[in-house]
Amino acid sequence: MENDRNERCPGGFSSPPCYAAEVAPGYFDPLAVDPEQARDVARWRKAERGRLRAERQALSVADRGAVAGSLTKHLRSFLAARFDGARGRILSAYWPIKGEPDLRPLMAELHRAGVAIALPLVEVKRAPLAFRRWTPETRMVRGDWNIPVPPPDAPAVTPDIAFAPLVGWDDAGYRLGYGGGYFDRTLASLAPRPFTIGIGFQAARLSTIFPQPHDIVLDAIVTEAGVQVPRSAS
Ligand SMILES: Nc1nc2c(c(=O)[nH]1)N(C=O)[C@@H](CNc1ccc(C(=O)N[C@@H](CCC(=O)O)C(=O)O)cc1)CN2
Ligand SMILES: Nc1ncnc2c1ncn2[C@@H]1O[C@H](COP(=O)(O)OP(=O)(O)OP(=O)(O)O)[C@@H](O)[C@H]1O
Repeated sequence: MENDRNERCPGGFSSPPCYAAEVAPGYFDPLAVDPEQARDVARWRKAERGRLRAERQALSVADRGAVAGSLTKHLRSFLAARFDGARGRILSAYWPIKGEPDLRPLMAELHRAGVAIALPLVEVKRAPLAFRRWTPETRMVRGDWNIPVPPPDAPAVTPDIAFAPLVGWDDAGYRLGYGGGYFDRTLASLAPRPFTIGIGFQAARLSTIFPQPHDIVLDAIVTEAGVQVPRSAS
């Protein structure tokens, strides 16, 4: 059992998050969360995602541009202070969709400074994300959910540092994404885990996302207001 689990989840876990999606819907684990409560949280998250995405979409292009500009400054100095600029490291960024802050100029700048930039891809549904190298010359193709991704011949890599775009976030360092569970699955499958930086709007702060057993705390969260390091990570 333990070997089997470690094969599926190379990092090894005190709890088995990689099994979460394989558990039969009718199964009840008395040590896990109350299924009724889990359903309530899922319903609440769905509503909050809708609200936060609509709010973000309603921002003007100028406001969104100003947020991206501030984020870029905070990220540049955070990477300089914490990772000596990240030169020679693999940093996974994201290709902006649905009103996410556009950090593509920063991606190009970091690339020129010798940081290896990668992008995440859904290559297998409900599985961990894959990552492939990106340069300003990369000809993007359409991936899952129509997200532009590097082509299949771009080298697959494992990031040292990962930007995780946020739909919502809380002070404990938890992330709300689009509801696919992709980042949690990915972080659960990587050992060591990349240093993961949540990136989003200050206004997307929630008092809590009601963390569930599969939710993984980010190492830092950066918004236009600055860098916040979760209490437990500082
Ligand atoms: N720009 C960007 N790229 C990214 C991410 C991101 O958040 N932003 N991702 C970060 O992870 C990954 C893609 N995430 C995805 C998350 C959800 C679904 C999806 O199909 N959502 C369903 C609802 C799922 C459910 O509720 O079960 C849908 O909306 O129909 C697809 C991709 C990789 N690339
Ligand atoms: N480590 C994991 N193993 C299996 N399933 C998982 C894991 N992590 C999350 N999931 C599944 O993904 C579903 C969605 O999770 P969650 O609400 O946290 O998504 P999200 O973080 O907002 O999405 P995304 O990262 O794709 O933007 C959960 O109901 C859970 O069943």
